[in-house]
Amino acid sequence: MNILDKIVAYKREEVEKAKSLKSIAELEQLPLFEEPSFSLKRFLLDEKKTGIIAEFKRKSPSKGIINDKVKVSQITRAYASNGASGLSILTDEPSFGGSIDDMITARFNDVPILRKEFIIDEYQIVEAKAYGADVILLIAAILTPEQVHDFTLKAHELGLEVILEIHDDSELGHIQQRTDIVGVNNRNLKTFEVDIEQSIRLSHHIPENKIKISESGINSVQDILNLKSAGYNGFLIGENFMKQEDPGLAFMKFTSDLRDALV
Ligand SMILES: O=P(O)(O)OC[C@@H](O)[C@@H](O)c1c[nH]c2ccccc12
Repeated sequence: MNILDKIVAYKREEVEKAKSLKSIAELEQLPLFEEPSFSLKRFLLDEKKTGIIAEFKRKSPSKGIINDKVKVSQITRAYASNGASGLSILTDEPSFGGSIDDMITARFNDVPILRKEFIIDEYQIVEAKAYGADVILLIAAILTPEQVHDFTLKAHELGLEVILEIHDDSELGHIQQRTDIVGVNNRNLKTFEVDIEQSIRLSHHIPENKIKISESGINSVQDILNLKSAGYNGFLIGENFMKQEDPGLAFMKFTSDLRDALV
């Protein structure tokens, strides 16, 4: 079993447990459920923002502990106030050290929040909305095109946007007319191999009318410039900031260098 299979297996158990503790009807009663959403599409296209979706990630299966000393509130505030187009918050606990509480904490920021999770059940989409997300991730590698279709409808019904994550050309068929944003993950979730060229190669095959983001392994301003030339509107970056003692400060320096490079 590869890591993705393992995650999906425990995710099924987690979801069943969550359902038994709180019904969908109860989730729909939570205060954040009624709040309007921020549009990630709009924030990605906003010239005043950086296009960076900055991630809060304590650990990962490929890297182990990245940073377990920092606070979500402090880091997300620094990300948001320095031009992040969005915040990506891991809510998976076993592999990434995240939680739904992290997402609720990040919600005080007025920028779009991506629930970074392995979604395999509609329940998790209702949960995303009820606990403050604006966007969900659907990972093609663990879903059928039919599931992507149904989950996208559900997300839209709740006012959430959808990033469809693909890794290679075998997954292009998962992209649908309703897909808001296509994300190319440069990391193969089964082997952990990272290659930014994956985004460059796939860019020509993604329908022109889609907003495109590149995910994982982005470490430099030059990487962003290359991805922009290939037509990318957004850049999902975690480790490059999180591995620093002060990820907020690292983000600030990075965006200031990016702005200099763009003038
Ligand atoms: O830390 P990085 O290499 O900058 O990557 C961030 C993000 O792309 C990565 O965490 C990610 C992309 N897709 C995922 C799906 C599940 C968990 C994590 C991910």
